Amino acid sequence: MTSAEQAALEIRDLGIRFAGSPEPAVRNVSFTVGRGEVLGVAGESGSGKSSIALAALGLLPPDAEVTGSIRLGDQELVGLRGRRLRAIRGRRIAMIFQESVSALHPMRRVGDQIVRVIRAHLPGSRAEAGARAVAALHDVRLDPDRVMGSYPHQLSGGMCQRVMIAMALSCEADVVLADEPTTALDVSLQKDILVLLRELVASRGLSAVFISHDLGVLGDVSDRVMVLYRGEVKEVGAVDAMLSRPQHPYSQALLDCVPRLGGDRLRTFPEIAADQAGGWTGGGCNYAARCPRAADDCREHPDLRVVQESLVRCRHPLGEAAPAGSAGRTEVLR
Ligand SMILES: Nc1ncnc2c1ncn2[C@@H]1O[C@H](COP(=O)(O)OP(=O)(O)OP(=O)(O)O)[C@@H](O)[C@H]1O
Repeated sequence: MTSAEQAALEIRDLGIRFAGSPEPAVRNVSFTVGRGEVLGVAGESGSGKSSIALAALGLLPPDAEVTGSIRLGDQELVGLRGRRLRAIRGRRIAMIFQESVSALHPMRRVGDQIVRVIRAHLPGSRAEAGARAVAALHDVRLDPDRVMGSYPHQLSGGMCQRVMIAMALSCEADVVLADEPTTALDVSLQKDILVLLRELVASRGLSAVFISHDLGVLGDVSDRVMVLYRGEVKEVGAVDAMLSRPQHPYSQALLDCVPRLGGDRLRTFPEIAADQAGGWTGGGCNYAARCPRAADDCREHPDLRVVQESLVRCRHPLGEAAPAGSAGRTEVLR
């Protein structure tokens, strides 16, 4: 059985447009996440990563226009509102945000906060919810005797992030969305948290979407990686192929920004003013203005296609010969 047949989360042709915005934040995004699988979603700031997660949770502003389909098992989430949405959010689909300390209530003991979440979603007594909270803290390798009665400010950032994971998973969700879950932590703690999350996903047969601007971070913990640029999927592939043989020039540029052991980042992402980056005309590749391999035919919008092991939206992927007379960044689409 393929992962698509087992998909717990299935997104088809997702489009998101914020009110008053000239271009969609997300367009035609499709992917599935199978049970026990981690999909990493990479892209620089503004590429639409968080918007996809918020759409799945029904947390976009009400005037944002959402088209396409987000299915959790048999349940369609697009258009779901009110009580039916709340029954799913937190219960079947859980979210771990970046700012764990601020996401916790500063004036309530941690144990009380976990118990409240459990009681909001699951039947049972307060004592049963308490026992479930203790088990959830054990699962994230925290000492419940110490943590249950503590206030968030008495815990370190890494412990707060583990509390958030315990809380998110305490209601036995099928799908977990983690948006830059380690960005606020020291580098040394980041890997521990991600490895823990990865283990919990595998041992519980969950489906997970990990969001990060850092392809290196995702490479350590994902099965597959999807690269987004300005709301559009540029490449999807198995993690090994993405890291060692990226096909889209933008995937390569993201990889070049990954810090290497014992060295600095190879380079930072080239800053290009929005007006230079080529407005979305609906016509050509929206990365062409930044792309070193851009050629005349990039004026036509590329479809996703299979190149070697990955699905790539590019007319001149790195695994194929460079186009004759590439214009380099700015000449195309101007
Ligand atoms: N509530 C909103 N109203 C209007 N525009 C928004 C809103 N939220 C996001 N956007 C716009 O949608 C686009 C995608 O934003 P999004 O936050 O999804 O990107 P991201 O890749 O998650 O970025 P970051 O890594 O900075 O969180 C951006 O152009 C952003 O400005």
